[in-house]
Amino acid sequence: MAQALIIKNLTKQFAISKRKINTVLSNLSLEVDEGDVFGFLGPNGAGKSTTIKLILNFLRPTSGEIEIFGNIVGKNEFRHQIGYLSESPVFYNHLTAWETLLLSGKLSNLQLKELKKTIPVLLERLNLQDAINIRVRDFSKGMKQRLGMANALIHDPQIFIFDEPMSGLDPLGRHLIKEIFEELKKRGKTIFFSTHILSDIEELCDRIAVIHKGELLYSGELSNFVEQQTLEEQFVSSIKEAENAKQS
Ligand SMILES: Nc1ncnc2c1ncn2[C@@H]1O[C@H](COP(=O)(O)OP(=O)(O)OP(=O)(O)O)[C@@H](O)[C@H]1O
Repeated sequence: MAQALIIKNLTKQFAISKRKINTVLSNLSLEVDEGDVFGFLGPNGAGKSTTIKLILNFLRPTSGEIEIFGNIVGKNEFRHQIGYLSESPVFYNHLTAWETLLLSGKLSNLQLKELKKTIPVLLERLNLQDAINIRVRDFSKGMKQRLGMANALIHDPQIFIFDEPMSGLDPLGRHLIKEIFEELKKRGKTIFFSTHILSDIEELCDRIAVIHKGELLYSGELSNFVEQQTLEEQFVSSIKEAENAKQS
C-alpha cells in the first residue's frame, strides 16, 4: 500500500519570548496509507492543530519533513491534492453559498461549466440547497461547517485533512459527515482527521495516532490499541502513563 502522508521527525517550536521556547511537537513521525481513514487523537493542547497547520504549510517546521503523495511540503506544490476543513472555517460573509463555492472552484482552476453542475449537487449533499442564495453572514455554525465540507470536496482531491470536522454540528449534521466519510473511503480517498469524539473514531477509523504534549504515544491499527480495554479507557491510561513517565 502506498503512503498518502508521511510525517518524519517533525518538531515545532514557538519562541514565546527572547529566552523562552515552547516545544509544541517533538520528533513526531507517522505514516498514513492511501485509502485510510486515520484518526488523530490527543487531549487539548496536544499539538493536533499545529500538526495540521504544518501539513498544510501554514506553518513551517523547526525540523523534520512532511510528504504528501511523495511531494515534500514547502518544496513542491501540493495543495490541489488536498481537501481541507478547519475547526472553524472562515468565509467572506457577504458571499452566498453559491458564490463561496464558485470562488473556491475558480481558485482550484475548475471550469464554470463544470462548477454549474457540481455546486448544486454538493449543496444538496450537504443539505444546504435552500441556502444557495443566502449570505454566509446569515449561516448558523453548523451550516458554516457543512459549507466548509462542500468547500473541501469541490475539487475532488485525493486526500482530506480535517481539523475536528464534527465541530458545532447537530446529530443530523454529524451523521451526514459520517456518510460522506464512508463515501470518500469507498472511492479510495484518504482522510486524516483530528477529533475529541472517541465514538467517531470507533465508527470511522482504520488506524489512529495518539499524541500528548507533542509526543507520539501510539500509531497503528485501532484494533490493536483497543485490544485490552475500551478506546476511552485505553486513551486515558495512555495519557496517564505518559504523564507519570514525565514526572519520574
Ligand atoms: N503561535 C503559537 N505560539 C505559541 N504557542 C502556540 C502557538 N500555536 C499553538 N501554540 C501552543 O501549542 C500547543 C498545541 O496547540 P494545538 O492548537 O496544536 O493543540 P490541539 O491539540 O489542536 O488542541 P485542541 O484539542 O485544544 O484544539 C498549545 O500549548 C498552544 O498554546
